[in-house]
Amino acid sequence: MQFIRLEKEDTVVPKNLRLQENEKAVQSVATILEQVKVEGDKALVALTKQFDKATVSSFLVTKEEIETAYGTIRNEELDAIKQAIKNVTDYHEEQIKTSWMKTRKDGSLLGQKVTPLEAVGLYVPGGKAAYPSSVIMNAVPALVAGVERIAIASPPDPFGHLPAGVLVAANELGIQSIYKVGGAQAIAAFAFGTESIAKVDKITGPGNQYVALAKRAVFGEVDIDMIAGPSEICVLADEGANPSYIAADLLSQAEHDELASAILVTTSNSLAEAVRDEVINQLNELPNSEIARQAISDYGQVFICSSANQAIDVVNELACEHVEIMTEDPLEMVGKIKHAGAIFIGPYSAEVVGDYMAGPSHVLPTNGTARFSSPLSVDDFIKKTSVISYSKAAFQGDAQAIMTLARMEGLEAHARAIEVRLKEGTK
Ligand SMILES: NC(=O)c1ccc[n+]([C@@H]2O[C@H](COP(=O)([O-])OP(=O)(O)OC[C@H]3O[C@@H](n4cnc5c(N)ncnc54)[C@H](O)[C@@H]3O)[C@@H](O)[C@H]2O)c1
Ligand SMILES: N[C@H](CO)Cc1c[nH]c[nH+]1
Ligand SMILES: [Zn+2]
Repeated sequence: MQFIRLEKEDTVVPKNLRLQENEKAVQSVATILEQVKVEGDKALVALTKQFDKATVSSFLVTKEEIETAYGTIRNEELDAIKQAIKNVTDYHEEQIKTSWMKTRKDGSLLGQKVTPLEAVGLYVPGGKAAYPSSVIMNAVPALVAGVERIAIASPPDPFGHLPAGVLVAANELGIQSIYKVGGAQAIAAFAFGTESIAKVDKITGPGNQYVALAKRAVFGEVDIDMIAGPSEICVLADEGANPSYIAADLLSQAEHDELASAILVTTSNSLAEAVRDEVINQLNELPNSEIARQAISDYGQVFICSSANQAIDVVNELACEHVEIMTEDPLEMVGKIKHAGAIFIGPYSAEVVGDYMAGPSHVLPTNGTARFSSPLSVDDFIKKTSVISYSKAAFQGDAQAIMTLARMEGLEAHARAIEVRLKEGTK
């Protein structure tokens, strides 16, 4: 872990993963996208062989595969999936937006029509771990919004299978179009369409740098939710915080990816040292710790600040996906955090609670994009259309001002579209 001591006057230049700096990955993604655009399924077969070491000729998951998944999953796993679906659904139902119409005094009607998107592609990651929870966190907001056609793509294991938990979670949610394809090639298939995977209107969901870069590259061809790349956690803590909780939470995100970042921001030297020691101890006790070890070594950082205000500035500058607050009065800090995907308050709001169970989607902005992006929500799966219905009285009331504005813009045909109706009215 890198220790960074900030003096009173220091301004922060955080070392954080910036996707645009990884030119090699950007190039590789561009090549993959083009290959799928030109060759369709043939490219998907080749790229799945190359990156997932799997021979897959038919990408759609079959009913038999779903049945097999139910045969292998344990009862407590199925129960946990159901419990998460319930909590996440309850939370997202609060976000439902409805169409509205208002009548003005002059008799005109103005409103907004809310329509669910027609077709969405949900990316569920799967290279280094299985992500049944990402099925839930992607699909529930789409279902609550009322999306008609929902498809899932996720990378297969070398035997050409998806994890049982992913298939069961999807089936519990009633999603039938599940494709065994991952990475940038899955994003390309959703964006351009292939013989076996239909083009969608929007792609959502988290993934590694290749997935995040591919989504960014196809934006415009389709909509995307956000840049939800390698996980990030930033813990803001004072000397009273529990170092073993903090170390555990840092490692929980570090284990997602070698490119994940795990950051502590504090004013306390003693806490910083205690957390570092705990991270080392816990890493030594953690099975399969290679990824977390690498992430902590490359992107583990401890900022030791000279004041509480500077600590908050650092947290805001980093604009991390997850911010945990473990200070004496954590609620007081919440208002001061301007940039974060999700904020976790107090010692029992472990970030992992949000990963699986609390209710908000765990699909969150990374790479500093929390400055302008929001968590995945029902809003991502609807669009709004303005509705305008003018009465004759309303039309006559606004006509002169409209013609004036049109002529200010030099747009005579616009002005005449009003004039012709005014003349009609005088006949
Ligand atoms: N921000 C969020 O909301 C959020 C949520 C959950 C997970 N995540 C992140 O999702 C990611 C999951 O990553 P993962 O790797 O386990 O699964 P993944 O499904 O995102 O990526 C696996 C795919 O990456 C592609 N790939 C691997 N190496 C490649 C290479 N050299 N060139 C081109 N493509 C390559 C392969 O096609 C493979 O199928 C992690 O970074 C994790 O932190 C983020
Ligand atoms: N922490 C991840 C978001 O960065 C979500 C997740 C899924 N499973 C476990 N964790
Ligand atoms: Zn996690």
